[in-house]
Amino acid sequence: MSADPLPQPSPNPASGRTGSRTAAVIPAAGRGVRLGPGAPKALRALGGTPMLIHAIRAMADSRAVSLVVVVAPPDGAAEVKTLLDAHALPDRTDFLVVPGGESRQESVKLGLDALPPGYDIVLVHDAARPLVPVDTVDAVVEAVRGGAPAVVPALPLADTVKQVEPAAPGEPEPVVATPDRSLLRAVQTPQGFDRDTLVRAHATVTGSVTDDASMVERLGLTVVTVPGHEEAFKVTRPLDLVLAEAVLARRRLNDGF
Ligand SMILES: Nc1ccn([C@@H]2O[C@H](COP(=O)(O)OP(=O)(O)OP(=O)(O)O)[C@@H](O)[C@H]2O)c(=O)n1
Ligand SMILES: C[C@](O)(CO)[C@H](O)COP(=O)(O)O
Repeated sequence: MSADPLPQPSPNPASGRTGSRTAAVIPAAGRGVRLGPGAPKALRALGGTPMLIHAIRAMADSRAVSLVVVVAPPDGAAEVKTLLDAHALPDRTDFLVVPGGESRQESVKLGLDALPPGYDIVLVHDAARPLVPVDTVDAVVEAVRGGAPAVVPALPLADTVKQVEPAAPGEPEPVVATPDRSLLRAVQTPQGFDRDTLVRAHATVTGSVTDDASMVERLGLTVVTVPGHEEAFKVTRPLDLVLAEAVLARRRLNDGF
């Protein structure tokens, strides 16, 4: 459960960032209000295993990731450490557990603060996206290694989107615009960053945001997309958990166990 000894950097002359080392921060401190009553969302079972363990494995499955920082529910760090000890996780990956904060933004910042030196690429991945495929993780890392300061996996939208004017509760909301759907993307995690850029964003950007990449946008830097994946969806509402169970069952069938 320690970050030492740090793995040695492996020079990659083909990339924009040579010798880069990657850590993943997993914010897992949310309650999961939209999922309904129960344990903190990250600790709820998916296929008999806590969602958080799936998310950790998804990061550790990438050979690029050598450290995972788990941001636990504020009073749940000891429970999360016990959970990590109880589940098989790759030996080549180091793990740290830190307590989280009141908002996702605050939790990510606490995870970043705990990162030891020596990691110049940081992935931020929701515990609530337990089924992201390793190819998506690798694509994000590759784009950051290639020199992008911030990278998000993104998918085109299936629905038409309307902008509305807020209305009193129970009143119909007037539609004020229909943005051009071909220019919109739904973004997922892991989002990947040059570490210094993400640290600067968290230190300087004020106001609440819903993802880390938007903080980098506010610094005036360009965020780029790589293709996201349908199975990287976020478990937010009860139906998402039904879908996640079905996806996992199909994977297990295909893998023969
Ligand atoms: N204070 C918080 C709030 C959220 N998260 C994490 O951020 C990710 C995305 O958040 P979301 O899906 O909104 O989770 P919750 O905040 O738990 O959901 P809800 O808003 O329904 O309570 C989750 O992995 C969640 O654990 C966090 O680490 N700290
Ligand atoms: C970071 C995120 O998953 C990207 O889509 C999303 O913005 C988190 O939003 P939430 O409201 O905290 O679930």
